[in-house]
Amino acid sequence: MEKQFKTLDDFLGTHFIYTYDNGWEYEWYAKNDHTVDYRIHGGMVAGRWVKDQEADIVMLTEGVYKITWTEPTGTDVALDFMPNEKKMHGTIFFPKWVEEHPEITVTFQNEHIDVMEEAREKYDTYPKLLVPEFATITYMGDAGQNNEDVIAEAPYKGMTDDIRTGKYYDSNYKRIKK
Ligand SMILES: C=Cc1ccc(O)cc1
Repeated sequence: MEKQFKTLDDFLGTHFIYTYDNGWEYEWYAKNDHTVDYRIHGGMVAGRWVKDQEADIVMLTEGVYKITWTEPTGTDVALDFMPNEKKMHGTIFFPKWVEEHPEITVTFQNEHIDVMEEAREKYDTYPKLLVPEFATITYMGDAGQNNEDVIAEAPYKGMTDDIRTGKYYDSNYKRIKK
């Protein structure tokens, strides 16, 4: 995808894969102007995936986008995308309990919101673990807004390579089911 990003509309509906400088690989989709989906392929909570997370999404200046949200786990996230430079910066504010029990969050969160809410009450929040990192964008796809096929199953080993090599979505950005 070699388009130049200028407006907020250029950004909405875009699907990204990126690797943070600490080696963590994430996949993230700007589903619409207030919703994001994501899958985590590498790092402390690899295997976690989430659909329909409400988020604030704005364009700061031409081609630069800021997304912020707070999760049912108590984790807060701030992402800054500079897609024209194939770069982004993410800051994740993990509650202490996620650092100590990451495995509780490694699931399809949508089916376990009650588990996240119970854990955030039961375990410690502070001190929080701050993870601020730049990342290199390794894939951008024009999935269109509200495409439920973009993030539709758990991450598996080799998935991001399948996506990057064009084996995962068809020409209408629908999942090629295995
Ligand atoms: C905790 C979620 C999360 C999603 C995307 C990203 O780049 C960082 C954190």
